[in-house]
Amino acid sequence: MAYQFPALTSEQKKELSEIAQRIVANGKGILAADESVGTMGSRLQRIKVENTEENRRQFREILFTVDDSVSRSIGGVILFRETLYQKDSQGKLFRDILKEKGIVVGIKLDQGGAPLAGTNKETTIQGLDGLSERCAQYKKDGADFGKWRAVLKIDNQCPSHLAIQENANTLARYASICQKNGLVPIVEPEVIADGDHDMEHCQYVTEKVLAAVYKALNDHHVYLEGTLLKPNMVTAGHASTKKYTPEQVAMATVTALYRTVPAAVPGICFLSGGMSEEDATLNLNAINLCPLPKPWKLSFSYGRALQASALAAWGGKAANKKATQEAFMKRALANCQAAKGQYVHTGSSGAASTQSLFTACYTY
Ligand SMILES: O=P(O)(O)OC[C@@]1(O)O[C@H](CO)[C@@H](O)[C@@H]1O
Repeated sequence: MAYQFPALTSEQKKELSEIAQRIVANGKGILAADESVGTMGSRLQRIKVENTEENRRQFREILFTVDDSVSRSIGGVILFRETLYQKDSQGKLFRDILKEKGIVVGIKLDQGGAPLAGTNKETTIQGLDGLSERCAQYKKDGADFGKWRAVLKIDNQCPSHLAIQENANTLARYASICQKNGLVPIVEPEVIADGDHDMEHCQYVTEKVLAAVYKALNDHHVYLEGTLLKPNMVTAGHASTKKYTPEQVAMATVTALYRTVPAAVPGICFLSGGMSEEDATLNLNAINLCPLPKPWKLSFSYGRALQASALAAWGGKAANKKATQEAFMKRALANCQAAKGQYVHTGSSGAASTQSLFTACYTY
């Protein structure tokens, strides 16, 4: 079919692909600091800190004012709306602090799940109404990429054909709206780890989901060079008794990606999905060492697996700033090494880094 109605100009495409490439250059990845107020509440509850706007601000100030060398490991930070407009204690906007470090600012754009009638408690994601206007405003306010998380689960009759198609289509609508407004869309179809299924079943489902997502992105004329994918790694369900090595996880994950994700996509930044910090790093390292063709950058976009040790070190006390920043830097560096297949586990990780961070039915 003739290319009659081009969606983007060549300047728009150039800008989008440059942003996407910058985020994942040289082993860099993404800090997903976009927990909604509710999700941040459960993180703070774990360390017995009250979920107030000021406490959320204080923790994020500590992360974002870390030494400038963090920009060698972190190429982008995803923010929640509240955080995009927050300032440090000197009155400087967080987004300006990040930009001055050379870090690309992103914004969470989805607005949570809604039930899909007639399914086994499956969901779609809301937030398309008014999305173009919000994207335009966020672009003016300094954001250069967006994030939209769709959740699919493995269960009796799940994910259903309807849930796969609906979430793929919604992700594609979101992605095309982002690109029109100059934001690189992070496309996140997460197959959550709830369940006792084995790794092979997760691989089968992940392939089905990703194949549907890339069909929908193509249908919606999304410019793949100006996108990033944020998928789950292929693992067994959290309740499975079967255990797999990082090399096995890596082989299943890269196989699923190789079968479904076009080489035009510049980067794949995994979510951590409740893995411990150390497992998330070891799996990413094995993925980068996997002896299969890997035409994309394979990196990270971790929330829990970049912040758990830092949160534990902070404990809500300003006096712990240094220890908090050290804990965060340690994970950022480890994941940057893993994104290049150069991570060597020293065996000196703190207790928080080996703890499972799994939360059942992780919605927000
Ligand atoms: O799985 P992780 O690495 O902790 O977080 C992945 C993620 O998409 O899920 C969270 C909840 O929406 C977000 O804060 C984050 O961006």
